[in-house]
Amino acid sequence: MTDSHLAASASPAGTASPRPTWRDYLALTKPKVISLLLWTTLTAMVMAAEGWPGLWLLIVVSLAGYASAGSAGVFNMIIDRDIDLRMKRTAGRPTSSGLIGTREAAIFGTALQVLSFLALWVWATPLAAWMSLAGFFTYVVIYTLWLKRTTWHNIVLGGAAGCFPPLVGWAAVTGDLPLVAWFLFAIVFFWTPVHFWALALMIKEEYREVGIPMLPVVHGDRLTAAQIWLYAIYTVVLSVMPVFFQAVGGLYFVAALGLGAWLLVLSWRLRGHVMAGRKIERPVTLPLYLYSMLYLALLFLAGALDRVLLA
Ligand code: HEM
Ligand SMILES: CC(C)=CCC/C(C)=C/CC/C(C)=C/COP(=O)(O)OP(=O)(O)O
Repeated sequence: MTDSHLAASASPAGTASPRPTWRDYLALTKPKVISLLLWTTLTAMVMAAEGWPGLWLLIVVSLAGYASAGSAGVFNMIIDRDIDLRMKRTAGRPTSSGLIGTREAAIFGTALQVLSFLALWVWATPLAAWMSLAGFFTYVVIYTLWLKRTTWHNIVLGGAAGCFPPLVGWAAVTGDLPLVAWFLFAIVFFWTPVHFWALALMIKEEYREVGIPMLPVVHGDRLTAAQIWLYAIYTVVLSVMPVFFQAVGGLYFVAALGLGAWLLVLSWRLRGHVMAGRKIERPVTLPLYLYSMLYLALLFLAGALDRVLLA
């Protein structure tokens, strides 16, 4: 579908097209998703610094991190504007409705990415700038352009994009990436399928209609629930590993076990529900989807608190 088609569907014939406001540009950056991405960045900074990383660095990394992930969201919405238009959840996006043209969105996204890269390079560290660019590349090229429309492995492999923000935060503080930073990467990597497939089970019909091969569309609810359970186990096991490398202490250990136990309970409950041959119902999937986000936020908070206390 061309831009003019998209624009035509946004405004009735004969009426002037509405002009986008700053809110529409903000919507292109997926602010709610970024809030959690940034949380993993900022808590990773505290972990790396084993304390307060400094106000200036926090401000730079927050703004640049937002701009980089926001830029990734902009390009995702440009590339996916055809399918987004056909799904209820995403139909109102400014690139799909034609409110913001592809050219304007691309200029906006490019400016955000360039500014973010330069800011991280100059005021944080070059490694942080490269990690941020790697996250952008993984999300836009590997996930959105390549895997999303071609394989159900899209989430596992493309999900690596969301693992870069903690690396950005860590590298911004120390300029290197020790093993513990890679544990944070791995935790988000194995967490992502739990987070996304719980949601995908609820909205799989939309994905089916637009031909996106998400796991529940391709292999059904049973395999999806089994995979969620498996990835929840991986996540919890990985989450406690940093303790054995003495990167974090007792406070984190207790939090990881407690938070992880509930992740396992909700995943097991969902698995049992589906294996019993019952239809997917929101009361079993929604709590897992919502809790997945609380889980990650609190786990990273526990890591930060622990390393400050340990120092
Ligand atoms: C390939 C990886 C991922 C995919 C495909 C994915 C997909 C999604 C989708 C489709 C939604 C629903 C958004 C909406 O309702 O418009 C969502 C929500 C959300 N995701 Fe993810 N996600 C991924 C990774 C992540 C990561 C790494 C984070 C943060 C660390 C994250 C944080 C969030 C948050 C905070 C929401 C709630 C947004 C809201 O309430 O509108 N996601 N995710
Ligand atoms: C460091 C850095 C720049 C990292 C980028 C990380 C990043 C932007 C992760 C985004 C994860 C996400 C929102 C996936 C949903 O895409 P989707 O296309 O499946 O969802 P949609 O249908 O809502 O568009």
